[in-house]
Amino acid sequence: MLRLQQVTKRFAEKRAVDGVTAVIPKGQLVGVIGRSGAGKSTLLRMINRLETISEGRILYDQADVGALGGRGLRAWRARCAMIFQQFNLVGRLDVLTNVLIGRSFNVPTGRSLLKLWSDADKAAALAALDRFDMAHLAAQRADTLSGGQQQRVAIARALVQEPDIILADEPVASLDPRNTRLVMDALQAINRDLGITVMCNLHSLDLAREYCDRLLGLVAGRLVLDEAPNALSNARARELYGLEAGDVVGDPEPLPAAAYVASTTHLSIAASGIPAQ
Ligand SMILES: Nc1ncnc2c1ncn2[C@@H]1O[C@H](COP(=O)(O)OP(=O)(O)OP(=O)(O)O)[C@@H](O)[C@H]1O
Repeated sequence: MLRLQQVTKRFAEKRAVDGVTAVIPKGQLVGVIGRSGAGKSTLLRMINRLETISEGRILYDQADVGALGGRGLRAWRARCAMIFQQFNLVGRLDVLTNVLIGRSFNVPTGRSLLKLWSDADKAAALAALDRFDMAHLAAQRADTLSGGQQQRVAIARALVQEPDIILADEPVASLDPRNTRLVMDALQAINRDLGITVMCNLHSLDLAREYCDRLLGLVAGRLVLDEAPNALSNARARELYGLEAGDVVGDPEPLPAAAYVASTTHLSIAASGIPAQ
């Protein structure tokens, strides 16, 4: 179980994540939603410790994630795999080697640097690719694949870490609709079939509603919503997304008055060249 207790991230004076508290049981598929700059990436990056935690605590079972260092932190990053919008594959390497890089967390550094992968490592990597019908691409250079295929290779790489949790930071933001579905299906399949907890930052509310068990909504770093997808009304979503609501909520109802005021403030600040958040 992952526990976030008053988790806060400060960048100078700015609180990018502000006092977030949530308990995430094993096996949930959690969507983190909110407009651009709301703090979604920063929250995920703190869980993986790509960012330090300014205040509050993140606990996984009994371990204090914020206190981990050295080998303990490395082990945590293996259990808590991360997937990025831009896939982060090594383009000039073949697909199988890219997946094997995920094994680096589980083998001694020297062996992984020398690329001395065991037969068992290779079998695990091929099995992970096969799960997404991509074993036949194992020998191909990663940069010759489509974006959707590259993202599924990245998911296979995360899988061979044998993680408890996968943190996916806008995993479909660069993909066309067909590949978006393939990648979301892949994340849902590993969540359902393997019981891996998935936390996924999503800009599309439709996708979040369709795929997730639970939605966490952030506004200016604060957790303002924690509910089941079917409980989230379009009006509430508009409040969450402000100006961006037209991009994420289908029907054309006007913004509620409060969101309109927030939106025009945002606009005038934007016009002045001062960042709105
Ligand atoms: N390294 C950093 N230094 C300073 N400010 C940062 C840093 N990283 C993020 N921020 C700021 O923290 C806030 C939250 O950023 P974050 O990337 O977490 O938001 P987000 O919801 O993921 O946005 P997006 O959907 O655009 O990726 C933003 O105002 C951003 O500018």
